[in-house]
Amino acid sequence: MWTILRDRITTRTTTTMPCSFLAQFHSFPPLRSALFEPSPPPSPHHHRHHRHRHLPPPLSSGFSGGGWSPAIRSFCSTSGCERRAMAGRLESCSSDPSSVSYLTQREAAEIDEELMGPLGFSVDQLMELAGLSVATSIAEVYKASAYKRVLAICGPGNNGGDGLVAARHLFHFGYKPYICYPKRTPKPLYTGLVTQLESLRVPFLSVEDLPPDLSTEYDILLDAVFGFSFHGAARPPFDDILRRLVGMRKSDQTNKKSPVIVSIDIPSGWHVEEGDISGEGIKPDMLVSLTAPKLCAKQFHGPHHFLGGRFVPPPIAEKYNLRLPPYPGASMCVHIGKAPQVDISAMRENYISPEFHEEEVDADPIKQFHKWFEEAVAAGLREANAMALSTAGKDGKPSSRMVLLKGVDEDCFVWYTNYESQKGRQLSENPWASLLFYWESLNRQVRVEGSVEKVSNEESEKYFHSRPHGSQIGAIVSKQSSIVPGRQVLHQQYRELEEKFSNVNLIPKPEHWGGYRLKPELIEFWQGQQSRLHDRLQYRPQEIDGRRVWKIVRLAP
Ligand SMILES: NC(=O)C1=CN([C@@H]2O[C@H](COP(=O)(O)OP(=O)(O)OC[C@H]3O[C@@H](n4cnc5c(N)ncnc54)[C@H](OP(=O)(O)O)[C@@H]3O)[C@@H](O)[C@H]2O)[C@@H](O)CC1
Ligand SMILES: Cc1cc2nc3c(=O)[nH]c(=O)nc-3n(C[C@H](O)[C@H](O)[C@H](O)COP(=O)(O)O)c2cc1C
Ligand SMILES: Cc1ncc(COP(=O)(O)O)c(C=O)c1O
Ligand SMILES: [K+]
Repeated sequence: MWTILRDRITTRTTTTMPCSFLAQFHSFPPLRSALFEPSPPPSPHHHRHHRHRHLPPPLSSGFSGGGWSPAIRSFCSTSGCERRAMAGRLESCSSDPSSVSYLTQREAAEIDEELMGPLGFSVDQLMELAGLSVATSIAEVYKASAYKRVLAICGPGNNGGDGLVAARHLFHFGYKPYICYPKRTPKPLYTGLVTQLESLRVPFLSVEDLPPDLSTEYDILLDAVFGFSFHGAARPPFDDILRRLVGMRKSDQTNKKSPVIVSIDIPSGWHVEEGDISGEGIKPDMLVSLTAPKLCAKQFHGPHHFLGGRFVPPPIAEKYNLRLPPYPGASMCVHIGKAPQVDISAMRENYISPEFHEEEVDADPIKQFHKWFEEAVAAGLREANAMALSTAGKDGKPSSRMVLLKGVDEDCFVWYTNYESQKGRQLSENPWASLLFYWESLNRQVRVEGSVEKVSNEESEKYFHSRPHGSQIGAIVSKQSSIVPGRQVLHQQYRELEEKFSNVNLIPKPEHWGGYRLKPELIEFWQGQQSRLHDRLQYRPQEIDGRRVWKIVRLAP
């Protein structure tokens, strides 16, 4: 079960998700992963609390200070009154629990001090995590294959340090970083970061070395010039660098491909709270806020706002009443803010693959299938055995759904399902089907078409009992494709059966559950190529001297 976070990522000024959110959501994987999180298993009274399910507890809910060291306890012992006073200053402390917190400059600095004081962090640690968050945010949106060359422009403070760390991680992620670090800080932390980058042979460029036109030499400009301690107007040499970044965005309109700008924590030159006061500041494509967004981030309207710095301990979240979205899985970053506008018509990939020739394929398509399947598994594809199954009943109207391939035996493709489902009914009326595999990262597709029959009951029994206990009960509970009045009905039946079978060795397989076997009459192997000139090798069986042999033809893409 999943909980939609949509309600959570709103600002105090109630910036709710746009109506087109769902449409955009479907076409934007990083957002998709960021917006869903598993919710706890259902409780018997779950439905009564459904309103609250969508309201996240503060990160620190339940925090009491118990179990922490005296230093932390004293840090946390701030009175309720003081906390309320702090909360009053905080933009984050909205009565709307579905808001994300924004910090003032002072709060950002205070949190920094507290992390590195009573909470026991060192600046090196926080900088490492901050830089890693920035690098992973970049890698989520701008793939190294298309955005290889990164110029990190690093300022004199910790924001610059974050940039140095991010550049190192980006190097290891397969990017080609360059550094411009004109005002170096002579502290061991920074000299160490420089040495680390030098050991990777990452080039350091002076301001004078920078090419006149940044837009032709780099794919990503990493703005690590100023963070939350910026004040006043930018002084040399950063004033000129920032002007160049602004100018570069303006020349955008001349149709030149320009690099993307990624700002760490604050778009440099922007007022930390007021944002781009003059309207003449840089316009980053991506902002990676650290710890919590600063007030200026409310004015960020670029497509990608990420939050990084997954190190906020409960005492800080509690004290500052921070309301932050949860990070998905083990990720170092989470996409926040509104979904980027996506032009669906412009979405396309150019497939680049080795050529796929008649001479190299196996004469037997089943052997060829095994070869590609093993390569898909070796490439780390998740559920390489997931396939679209298309069927049509006697009305001739096709329908498709995913099922899992469970074996290829005697030249047939096998899957399991409910014989009384929609597909089961259709197959009983019309025993023909097609299967489709798409192995995206390999640019490969396999089509299989043929006649279908049920596998033997013994075979189905054997497979049924190899499945996890829960799936066996699930198969009994689910009258697949029939209408259910609500989820609770399924859970109720599941619990009853769980109880019933608690001391039973073998859960009986329902009569109507079992396998199908498709005997191919056509198998086609497709490999994507540039300019849509794909390879398509199609196998069809032929009778030669009473023998079934496969004939291979190449089809136009
Ligand atoms: N938990 C956290 O909070 C974490 C925070 N982290 C990171 O730390 C960042 C804050 O770092 P920070 O405090 O070192 O400040 P930052 O803005 O990088 O630089 C200040 C330098 O800029 C200078 N300067 C200022 N104004 C200027 C001007 N107009 N023109 C020219 N120079 C100017 C100023 O010089 P000064 O004015 O003092 O002479 C000083 O040398 C934060 O945004 C985040 O990225 C993470 O690493 C870890 C977790
Ligand atoms: C990746 C994936 C694998 C699935 N595998 C199976 C499967 O092996 N058997 C099955 O009955 N349903 C499977 N399903 C669910 C089906 O897609 C479908 O919802 C269900 O079988 C009902 O289809 P029908 O109403 O057309 O019969 C899978 C769904 C997905 C997304
Ligand atoms: C309804 C249903 N049945 C069967 C399966 C196949 O599962 P298993 O691998 O446990 O056989 C799936 C997989 O998603 C499914 O959703
Ligand atoms: K910055």
